[in-house]
Amino acid sequence: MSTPPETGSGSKPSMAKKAFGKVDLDGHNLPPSPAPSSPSNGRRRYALATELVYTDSKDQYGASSIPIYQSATFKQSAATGGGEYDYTRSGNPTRTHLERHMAKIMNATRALAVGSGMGALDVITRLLRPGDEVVTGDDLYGGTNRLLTYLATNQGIVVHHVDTTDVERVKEVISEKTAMVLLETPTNPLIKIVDLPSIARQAHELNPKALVIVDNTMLSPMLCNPLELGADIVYESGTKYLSGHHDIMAGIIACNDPAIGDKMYFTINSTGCGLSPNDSFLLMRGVKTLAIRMEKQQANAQAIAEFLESHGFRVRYPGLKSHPQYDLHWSIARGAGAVLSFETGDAALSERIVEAARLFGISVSFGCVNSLISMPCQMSHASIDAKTRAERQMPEDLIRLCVGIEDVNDLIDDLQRALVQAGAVTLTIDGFHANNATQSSSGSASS
Ligand SMILES: Cc1ncc(COP(=O)(O)O)c(C=O)c1O
Ligand SMILES: N[C@@H](CCSC[C@H](N)C(=O)O)C(=O)O
Repeated sequence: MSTPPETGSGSKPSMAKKAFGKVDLDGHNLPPSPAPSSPSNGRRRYALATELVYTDSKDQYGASSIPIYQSATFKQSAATGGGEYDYTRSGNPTRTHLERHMAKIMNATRALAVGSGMGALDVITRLLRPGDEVVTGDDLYGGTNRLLTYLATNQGIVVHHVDTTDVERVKEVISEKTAMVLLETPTNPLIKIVDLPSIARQAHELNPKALVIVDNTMLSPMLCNPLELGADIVYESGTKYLSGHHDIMAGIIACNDPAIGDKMYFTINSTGCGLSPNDSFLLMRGVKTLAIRMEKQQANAQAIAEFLESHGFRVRYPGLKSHPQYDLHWSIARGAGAVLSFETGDAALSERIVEAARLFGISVSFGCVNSLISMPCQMSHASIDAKTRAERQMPEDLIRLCVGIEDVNDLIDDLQRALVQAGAVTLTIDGFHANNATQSSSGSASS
């Protein structure tokens, strides 16, 4: 791992240094550090559903919802500064409120809010230096794969893509050059489960300097706390479950090491990727309903997964006992989430199903109140070239469903109608029968 950028002997102590007492690596003022995650003010910790809605921050007027401080600058009382904030790129009260709330929810001492999930990964990977190695999965969100490919091509980072469901294989590629082990679970879109605690433990044993990074977008803090399972940094696309309405782009990063937190804050202030006040407000509002949304989305997803499985489809969903890593998933997560994928045996048939659905909108993304349907190879993962997709055994006929909060019977009816219309199942007097093309060829979600 790299060391922090040098402050440089020639760097001038800024006036703001006096104002805040605490400066970043560039001599600029740091906004106040977020409050520790476990409430340090003596109150007991409530259940997560309660903590999501509860905030104990004291607004000057007692506003029960954090105001949007829609201001780029903040007036100072003296030429030497003195205000808590000076410029929104460096810090903004609405963003700080959100960051403190997310640190509490994610059991971290520090959380940082940026403009997207990919922005979060960009901030994290700027901790890397040329020659560093990253060990990561062979089933990754397409955008993550694209950013890692960019770093490998342009920044001298060596990236190893391995099957992260195989702990022994991960161990084989970890070396003294490994700076990061980057994991997703369940993987997007093949819904493979990764043994986070084992990999984190092995990675730290083999190379104590290696940082274990977890993309928790597919589960959210409602279902999994990677920092408690050995991760050093966790990040999420706030575009998904956290905000829940597909009305903003956002990214959240959380960690417990103050030095790492300061380095990442330095990048955010330097590059200007901090979340805007308006989006911070919307994310704060969205996260309050995470528990209730997730409960309904999961219940719907479970019913839909069972419906599809009963029609003979090969369904990938960790809520199904048939998932080959069912026990592993439930040892690290508190729920199955609301993303599932299934195969039809024929990409053209899959296209017809996707286009016949009405309630399930054809769209990328997930974690939203609306149900979505997509073909990952053509959509969310199209940035992975066809050859690599084939090498990584990503089925071209894969359909991904991202289940929302609608009435489950309406969703099942919609899917059933789409399957019939596309010719995937036949309706007879005895009920629905899957046509041959829909039958699972291998029957195992991890093969
Ligand atoms: C698992 C996962 N991680 C990260 C991202 C990136 O998030 P964003 O779209 O907010 O940049 C996405 C989707 O975009 C995702 O599916
Ligand atoms: N055109 C976008 C695709 C975004 S995919 C969003 C989400 N992570 C998903 O899995 O659906 C791009 O190129 O990034």
